[in-house]
Amino acid sequence: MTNHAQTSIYDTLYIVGDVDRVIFMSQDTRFHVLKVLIEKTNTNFKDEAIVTGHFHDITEGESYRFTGKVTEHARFGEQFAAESFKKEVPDTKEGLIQYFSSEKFPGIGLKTAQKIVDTIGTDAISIISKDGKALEKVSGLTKAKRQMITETVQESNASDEAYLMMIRLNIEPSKRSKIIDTYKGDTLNIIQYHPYQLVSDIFGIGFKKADQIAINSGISPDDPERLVAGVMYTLNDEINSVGHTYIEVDTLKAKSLEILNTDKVYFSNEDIIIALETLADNKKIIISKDRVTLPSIYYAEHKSSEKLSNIINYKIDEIDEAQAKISLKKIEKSLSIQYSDKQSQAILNALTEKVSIITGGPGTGKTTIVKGIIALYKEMYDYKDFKEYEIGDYPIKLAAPTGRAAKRMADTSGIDARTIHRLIGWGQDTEADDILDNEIDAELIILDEMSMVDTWLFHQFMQNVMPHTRIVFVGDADQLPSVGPGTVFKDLIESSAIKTAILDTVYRQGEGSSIVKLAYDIANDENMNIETKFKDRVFFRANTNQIADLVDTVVSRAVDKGYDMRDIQVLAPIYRGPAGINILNKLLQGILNPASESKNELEFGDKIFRTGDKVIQLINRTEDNVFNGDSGIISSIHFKDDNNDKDKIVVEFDTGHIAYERKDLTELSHAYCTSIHKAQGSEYPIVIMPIVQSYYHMLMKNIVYTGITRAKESLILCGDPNAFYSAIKREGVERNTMLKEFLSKSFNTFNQEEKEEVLKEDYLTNDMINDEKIDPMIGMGDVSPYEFV
Ligand SMILES: Nc1ncnc2c1ncn2[C@@H]1O[C@H](COP(=O)(O)OP(=O)(O)OP(=O)(O)O)[C@@H](O)[C@H]1O
Repeated sequence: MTNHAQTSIYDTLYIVGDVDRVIFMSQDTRFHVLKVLIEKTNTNFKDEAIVTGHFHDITEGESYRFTGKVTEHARFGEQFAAESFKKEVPDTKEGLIQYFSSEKFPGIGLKTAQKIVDTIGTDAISIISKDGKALEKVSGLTKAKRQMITETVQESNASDEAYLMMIRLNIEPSKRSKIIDTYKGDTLNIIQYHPYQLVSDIFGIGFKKADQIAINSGISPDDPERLVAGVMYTLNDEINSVGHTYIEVDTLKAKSLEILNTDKVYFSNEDIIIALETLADNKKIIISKDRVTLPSIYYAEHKSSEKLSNIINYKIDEIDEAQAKISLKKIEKSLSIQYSDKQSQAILNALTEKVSIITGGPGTGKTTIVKGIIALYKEMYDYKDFKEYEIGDYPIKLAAPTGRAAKRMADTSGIDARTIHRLIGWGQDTEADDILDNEIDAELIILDEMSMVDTWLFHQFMQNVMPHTRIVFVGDADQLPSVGPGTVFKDLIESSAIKTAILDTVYRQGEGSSIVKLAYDIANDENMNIETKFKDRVFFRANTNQIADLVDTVVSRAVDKGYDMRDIQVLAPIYRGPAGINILNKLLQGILNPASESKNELEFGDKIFRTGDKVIQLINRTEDNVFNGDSGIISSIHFKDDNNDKDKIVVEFDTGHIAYERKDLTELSHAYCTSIHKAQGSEYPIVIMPIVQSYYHMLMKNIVYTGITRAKESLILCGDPNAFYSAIKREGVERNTMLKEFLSKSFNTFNQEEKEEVLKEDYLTNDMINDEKIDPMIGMGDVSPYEFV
């Protein structure tokens, strides 16, 4: 170790200088190795030094002040290990003028920069960062420019400090930019004093992580903010991870205490009651009898049921049913089909009822019925051909919760179909308020894949339906419930308030599909031997450790036969372990999109994204019309250079191209193998689905049912037949919901007084829904959903 003659050990060592070159940078941890040309230092380094450390934003050619210590590297010799760094702000008149006229301050030229420095002086940066009004003295600066300069200076100061604090508090590098983007100038304050706020604001930070940050920040475990955050986290978790729309007070108490109490702190039931009262007083939760929920959910369930009941009761001209039956006969002839009685009834319901439901498993004729409904409307109301209408003018609107399902609907019906989000007008630059004013101009709306619609989406949809419009909800009630909270489709059926056609005859069987038969047998709890071989399905025995090899063999063979990555989908229910989604994705990437010189690669965490990769969006990105579960292909990867200020991945989805910066990459994952939840609403020619005992927590009937019904041509099951048999006997957790109750009340007993009682909370508004809504990942068993990204 060098003897630093000029400095005592009590002095802080520093180096001020220009970064000549970034020798190394880890994108993930932002660990840098820099060559710095020294201007000033109290170390023994002379003209230059190698400086190492974690820095969030270093630009070659710019000047920084690094503080830290001198270390000896076994191979590279003496280096300066920086513990903190700060951009060296210019303090000469010329330097400052150059700084203010740089592109950091768009619209500020040399003249204005000079005026700023002349007026405020060479301490301009420190003065502006402390005094938000300092620029008012500078003549000729518009309010907007004053604001822009002040914000830029203050943010840049604050984010340097905040970034350092996040390193000290052990906050993962991938979360740091998101946190700074969210809190801007307030970041330091939040992470140091209110870390529990991160739990509700930052995707990927859970209560445990906030606890760690709080411990590092010296916040006591009995801090009231921790208690309240723990209760709120538990409630949110039950709603977003389990899918309940309310939780019983006693259950919430017990579950909150499980995460709050440690060997260092003890909270009692009474403490939880106090927290609940505080939260209710602050209008963060609603307590109704022995139930607790979020105001947004309560409001969404109540309002949607009320609107639905209004629509059902709104009188429109009745259809001539006898005439409709005659027309339907004509349609059968022209389509060369004979609808069964149930199918015909389902079609007629779409005309005779304001709202009706069609539910049935695969191959029961839902698509065929939708075609019949469209044809009958055309016939009865003399609609012209779809092609003769302007876009969006056709009186029948079709929609589904995912882009894929909507595309399938459009392909099979021959008329336009969209995602429900698009139907209700949610797109780029849409504000929440606009959506709720955006009525859907339609005589009939048909929504498919209804089992995927959650409480929030259902509310938003219902608010936009016009009173005269008829609605047909179509789906398969045996599939997994929605990813978001609620069991909307099941509740609508079970409320008995809506005429429902339950289809139970499979027609596709005639074409020799044993996959559909299997789905049916599972839904109806029939006995079966899953190892019986069929032309279109097979079960290979394998233990957990053999799954990867088996998948490798099957996929390689499919590729040899000419199938490509879009045709083959591996589905698994869990992310970790030797037969988990993560490992299978790595393996499949190697087979289906191997590395090559012509493909760019970008490393992010433990993933390598490569040009040509099949990827999946993990949360809703409504503004770009890309939703949780949509998959696409990486069309290009761009690196930070003269033309790009940031690394970027561009993904081609069915709906268009979307660019992801590094900070957005937590939203993206590989999609060679996806969870069964995420595959809902999509179908694939070949589905490969391992089922092994190590999936124990996720071995459930509706998961297996949903997985196998994604296969259109071939289904390859592999694993342990006993794991399969136990899965199809196990029902998923029943979700607590209020919709059914509200619905039956709306229809039968609700009087005005009761309605007012239910909605006595006058702060319940539509805006709240958008404020509170967070993107959920449901049913992931023992693993926290946040750990997947
Ligand atoms: N009444 C019927 N008579 C003869 N064939 C029928 C009848 N109804 C449906 N089919 C045929 O059965 C097959 C499955 O029907 P369809 O695609 O409409 O079912 P689905 O419920 O939409 O299935 P999935 O949900 O799997 O797409 C189709 O080939 C269709 O032509």
